[in-house]
Amino acid sequence: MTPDVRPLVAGNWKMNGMRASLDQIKMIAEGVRPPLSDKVEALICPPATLLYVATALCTDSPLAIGAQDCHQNPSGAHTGDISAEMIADCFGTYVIVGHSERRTDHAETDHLVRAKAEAAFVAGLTAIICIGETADERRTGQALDVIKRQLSASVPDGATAKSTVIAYEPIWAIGTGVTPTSADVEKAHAFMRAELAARFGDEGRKMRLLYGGSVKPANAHELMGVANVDGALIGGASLKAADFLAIYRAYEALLA
Ligand SMILES: O=C(CO)COP(=O)(O)O
Repeated sequence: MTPDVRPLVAGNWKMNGMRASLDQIKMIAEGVRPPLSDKVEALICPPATLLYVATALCTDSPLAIGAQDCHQNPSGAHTGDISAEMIADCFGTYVIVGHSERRTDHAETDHLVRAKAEAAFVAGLTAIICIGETADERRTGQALDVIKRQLSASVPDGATAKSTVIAYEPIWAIGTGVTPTSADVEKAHAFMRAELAARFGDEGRKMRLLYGGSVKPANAHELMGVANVDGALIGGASLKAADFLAIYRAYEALLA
């Protein structure tokens, strides 16, 4: 955790979720409430097909809804893409950019990720910019170099603590059930904090740094308790309301 920073527990549903899954969003919306929601923010990023209905389900809940990607342009001939403005028009408030699965599946570069984050800012969205090293990069001792390069090239110069969240997701920990040790997470997050503070000053010191990769109810308390970890980006365990809420509620003990 970082003093005076409101943590964010975010779910990334990836390419999962039919209309029937809206029940899970309803349950999460009901479970996210004061006093915890005053201290810890909760967010679900369903597939774009469910975005508009999902936000309609959350009008009476502090649960935020976001998207998983946006195009770098505001509109135009880009078949299959959605713009940041369209997300905002559906009452989404966040967008994930640069997830490793998009970097791999769609050959997204740091340069493109930065342009997408800039498009998110223009639309008034908060961008969750994802970074993280591969297993090979880690094995060969390059993890911090990769983090440094991705932070410097993917995060726009105009980033602020309000407009930007960084998600550190070591690729080898995504969907594998394997997580780094707390000491490794602490080291990576301390490094990111120093890099961001050097570049953005106070904004960088307050920017939320999420950890992502095999977060589940059983390890949430330990991982969320690490210094400079200001929340989680959760894949698989965010699909079930009970698991997502159990992770969210790990903060009850951490903030007590
Ligand atoms: O990629 C992730 C979130 O963006 C993490 O996925 P898992 O929680 O399923 O490992």
